[in-house]
Amino acid sequence: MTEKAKKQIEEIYHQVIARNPGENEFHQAVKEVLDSLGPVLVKYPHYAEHKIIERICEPERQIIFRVPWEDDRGEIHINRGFRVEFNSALGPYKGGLRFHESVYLGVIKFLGFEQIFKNALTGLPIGGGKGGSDFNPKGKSDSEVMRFCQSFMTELSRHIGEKTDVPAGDIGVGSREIGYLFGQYKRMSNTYESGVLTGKGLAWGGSKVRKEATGYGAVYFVDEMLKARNDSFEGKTCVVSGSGNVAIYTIEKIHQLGGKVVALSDSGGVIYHEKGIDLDLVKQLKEVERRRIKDYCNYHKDAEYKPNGNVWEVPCQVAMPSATENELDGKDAETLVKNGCIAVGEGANMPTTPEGIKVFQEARIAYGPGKAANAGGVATSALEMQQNASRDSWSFSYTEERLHKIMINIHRDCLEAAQEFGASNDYVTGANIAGFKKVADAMIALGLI
Ligand SMILES: NC(=O)C1=CN([C@@H]2O[C@H](COP(=O)(O)OP(=O)(O)OC[C@H]3O[C@@H](n4cnc5c(N)ncnc54)[C@H](OP(=O)(O)O)[C@@H]3O)[C@@H](O)[C@H]2O)C=CC1
Ligand SMILES: O=C(O)CCC(=O)C(=O)O
Repeated sequence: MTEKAKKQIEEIYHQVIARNPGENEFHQAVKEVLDSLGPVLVKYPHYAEHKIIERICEPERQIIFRVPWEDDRGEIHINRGFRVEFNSALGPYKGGLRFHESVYLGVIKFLGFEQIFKNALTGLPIGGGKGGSDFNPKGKSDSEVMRFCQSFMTELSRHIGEKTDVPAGDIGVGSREIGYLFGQYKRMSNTYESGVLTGKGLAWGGSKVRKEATGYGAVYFVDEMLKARNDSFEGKTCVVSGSGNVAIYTIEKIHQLGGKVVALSDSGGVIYHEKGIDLDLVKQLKEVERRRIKDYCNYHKDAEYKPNGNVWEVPCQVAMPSATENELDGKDAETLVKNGCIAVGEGANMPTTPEGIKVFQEARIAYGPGKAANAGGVATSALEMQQNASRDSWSFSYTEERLHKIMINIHRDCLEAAQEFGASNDYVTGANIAGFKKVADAMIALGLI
């Protein structure tokens, strides 16, 4: 990289920090992308002339709103709602909604920023956005969750539409929440606009495979990384963090491909089950009964529960972080590498800290960053939009085949972009550059908007 490009990138990063104070997760996500882009500015100086990076780092629109709702005892609560419409150069804003107590603007902006490049990598016509609230659905009754969702959508409905902005799920937002949100949108708009939300139930406009897509896609991505090294999942011992939507379907696909998952977690602790995780039980506990993962041991006496345990201390060959951001730090990465881990695929968004990424890169293990590895979820959302637009419903096998091909293509595009810029087998550089170039070229073509 030239000194000039280095200076340009540093200046942009300092501006981002100054303009977005206190938004640490957003700064982290921006830095990771900018660190890859120096050589791109050298080879393609017109991106700097058009101030593409500066424009990409500034959301097109940020919406923050009050969400008042009443609990079952009649007490009133006030939460904060967010929707950051980051970039629509490639299509309508697309990205999930997160309901979790840790949500604030910096979290939504990091997620929305990642979504721009991830969505570009899918090759489908979707822009990037993200939203959510500091509402915590855990422990709330269905009626409370419904009232919250109705209040949230009452405001959000002014800003979304199948051609404008299409939200979906993320942490704390699954098919129950999408149902309540869709119901309120339908009621307010007096239209059955199926394409306004994705992750819908199969009986009312949802797509087969969307529920499974993020986890399945992440495993397909790791499978491609392993194949590139003449290896496979067959016989591999694996560890998956979390026990939500992404974790469950990551485990399912690993088991289908011949691997064995021996540990998973939730925010309370870690389950270790040497003979392999019983996924039917996890689905029953988490998807149906909404219970804590420690209850797994009530049914399997040979499994072990470690309260506040660290899932990355369990020896494995493949690790798939599938819970939340910054859940795997430098020390965890060192532990994984020391214990023989050869591949890491991120189902979660930005789960590995910059120090952790450095450890994986220096050890030259196969490391698939979230914006590439977990893109199968949003890609299948785009397939759901296609089905809604054509009033169609595809079979499970056809939809899964489409997902699989998309993940193979993303893997190839990352490798090719990395190769073009002299960073062979570096999926971080490859994903950042391949995603960036697609968006940047579209932004230039659309003029200064
Ligand atoms: N759903 C999707 O399609 C996609 C999701 N992602 C990303 O995947 C990750 C998981 O999402 P998803 O499975 O949908 O969410 P879920 O709400 O279904 O599950 C989240 C899981 O992660 C755990 N978790 C969440 N926050 C924390 C925390 N702060 N500390 C420890 N554990 C935590 C939860 O445990 P507990 O229940 O105890 O809180 C739960 O087991 C997120 O990073 C999300 O952004 C990425 C692409 C698409
Ligand atoms: O399916 C979607 O639109 C959202 C998926 C998502 O939130 C993500 O990729 O992080």
